[in-house]
Amino acid sequence: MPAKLSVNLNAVAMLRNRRDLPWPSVVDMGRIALQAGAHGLTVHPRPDQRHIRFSDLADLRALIDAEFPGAEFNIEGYPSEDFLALLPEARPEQVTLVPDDPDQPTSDHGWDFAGQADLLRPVVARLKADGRRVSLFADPEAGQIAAAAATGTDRVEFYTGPYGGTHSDPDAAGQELERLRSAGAAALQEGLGVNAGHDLTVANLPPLAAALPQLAEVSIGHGLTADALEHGMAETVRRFRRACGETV
Ligand SMILES: CC(=O)[C@@H](O)[C@H](O)COP(=O)(O)O
Ligand SMILES: NCC(=O)COP(=O)(O)O
Repeated sequence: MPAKLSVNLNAVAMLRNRRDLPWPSVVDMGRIALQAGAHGLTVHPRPDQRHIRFSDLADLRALIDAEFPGAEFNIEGYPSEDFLALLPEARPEQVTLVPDDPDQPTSDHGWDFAGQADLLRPVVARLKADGRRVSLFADPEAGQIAAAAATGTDRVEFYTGPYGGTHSDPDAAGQELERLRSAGAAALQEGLGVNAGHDLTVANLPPLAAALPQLAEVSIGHGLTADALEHGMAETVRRFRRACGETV
């Protein structure tokens, strides 16, 4: 089963926020992505709202409910009370928790599952009680997976930034894929679902899918938005779906 594609709209929002103007529209780009067959939409409303604004959440929820009832909304963030307070109205199908500091330039590491278990366990239980599927951002380290499972999470999302950074170094790419393969096997043993994201592209997706045959979902924004500037959003979504293994 090919991995499902969730289009991250952070970069679209970053472009919109350059001016006090309503375009490019996050909702319109999300609509085009879903019309082109994306499985869902992902956003990361950071505390400083540098790209996704808190007001975008209700607009995107309304889009999915009104026009794409089978699509999924995935909201990423650090589990602060301010972040958690956004979720009841946004009603995401999935919440992806990341260990980001507020002023971090981007997400660049996974959780310390053993060291942060006391923080993660109750918030995972709270989100699942609210009907959310929970995914925890994880470095692809097989040794961390048992501790990740002990939090009660449904899935882990493997941070693929280091893999994405090997775009010009085949040997390093092979090493990163081996890390991912080993971590994926550990996740399978623990009964954890596997997502992946960060710096994924049409070029690096097929080897990743081969290394992680159980890959359930990829969330992609930066590389997909860059390609959309060249190919348009609809054609770009189709290209990424094909790279995930879908027949499009
Ligand atoms: C968790 C992750 O790797 C990305 O989904 C994250 O949303 C990237 O954040 P920026 O778009 O702010 O770099
Ligand atoms: N979780 C990864 C994501 O949503 C988008 O990451 P990127 O493709 O913008 O690097």
